[in-house]
Amino acid sequence: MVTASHKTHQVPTPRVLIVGNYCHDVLIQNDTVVGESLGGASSFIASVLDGMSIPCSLVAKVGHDFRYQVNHIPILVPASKTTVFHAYFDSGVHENGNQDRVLKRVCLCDPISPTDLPDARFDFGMAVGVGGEILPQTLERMIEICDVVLVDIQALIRDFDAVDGTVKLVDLRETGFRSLLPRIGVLKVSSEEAVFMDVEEVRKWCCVVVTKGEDGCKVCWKDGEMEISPFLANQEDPTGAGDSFLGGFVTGLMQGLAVPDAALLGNFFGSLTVEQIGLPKFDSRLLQRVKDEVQRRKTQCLHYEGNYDELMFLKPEGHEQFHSSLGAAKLLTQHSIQESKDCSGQPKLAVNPVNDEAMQTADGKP
Ligand SMILES: Nc1ncnc2c1ncn2[C@@H]1O[C@H](COP(=O)(O)OP(=O)(O)OP(=O)(O)O)[C@@H](O)[C@H]1O
Ligand SMILES: O[C@H]1[C@H](O)[C@@H](O)[C@H](O)[C@@H](O)[C@H]1O
Repeated sequence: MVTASHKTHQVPTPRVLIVGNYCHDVLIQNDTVVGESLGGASSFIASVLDGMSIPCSLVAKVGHDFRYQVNHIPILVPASKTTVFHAYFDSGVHENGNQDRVLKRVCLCDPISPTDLPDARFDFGMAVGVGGEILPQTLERMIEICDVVLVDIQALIRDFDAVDGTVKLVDLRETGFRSLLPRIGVLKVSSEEAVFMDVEEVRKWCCVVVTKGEDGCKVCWKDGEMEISPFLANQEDPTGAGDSFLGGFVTGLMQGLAVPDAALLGNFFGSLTVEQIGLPKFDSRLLQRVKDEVQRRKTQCLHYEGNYDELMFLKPEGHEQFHSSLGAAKLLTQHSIQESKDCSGQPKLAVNPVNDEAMQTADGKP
């Protein structure tokens, strides 16, 4: 029986919908496995949103062999295996000098169909597939149930070699998603992916955010464009930087920040992610500092007041100060972590190897 007292303990209604399969990531260097981690853009994004206390719903599929414990329970497909990516970091071995890694999809879980999505409304939807699991009709359904949809182009333009699963990119114009672009809010592309689309054409329909690794990002919309400064980082593994960028970006939008400030938060979480191998663990003191800075920024300039249909593009006054405050929060936390680690003799960076103790099937059973 539901009593009145339950109301005070209700979990806040999720306002962000994340759609994309979880996967197992295997990082390989010189034929040696250097790390294994939970992967999939949805896992990186959820980690940022959970850390920043933004309620979200997540739709991901996994197979019977899924081996991580996660906050957001995926849909278990017993007859399937979990999607697996092998990431090769042998620079120079492959003929794609402009890529930071060669990715192979070596196992594939089921696609996500419109009927897998919740029957509810959301402020923001995030179409963030990694293995081709988001279908045009799934994106269309997301557009119907979310006020603003953010899309990672990697969900739309990836093709996989029939023999060894090597990820190849196809031109956005050749996909079944092109006609949906005027109905989405934001398309996130990396500089490598940007050559597989016509940025000048697409920016007339939706906001295009081009992420540029250590150089930060560029936000393009129909009437203008703007460079957003990066944060310094000691890169260990680039995996998931773009995903965490999206997590920080949507956190900023959810908090009512203007697009340039939200993109700064995206750069911030991207920079934290490259400093760790695999799925990052965010320090709780740092997260609290970031929340405080976002609150401060919010009180300086609140733009949306609950209406997310209109994104605000102009760079608000105090943007550079917001950048410095976030950078200072990162430095301060790094110093205090370093001091405590110097005493305990712990290694510098947290690696995310396969966590045997945490291994569970998707329904939580060991
Ligand atoms: N070496 C770095 N130093 C500082 N910030 C970085 C670095 N690499 C990435 N970032 C931040 O993360 C964001 C996303 O990175 P990137 O442009 O590499 O995206 P991506 O290629 O989609 O990433 P991935 O596919 O590896 O998830 C950048 O816009 C930047 O803000
Ligand atoms: O976990 C990673 C991550 O989500 C990357 O953004 C994606 O490019 C890879 O395919 C995936 O294995």
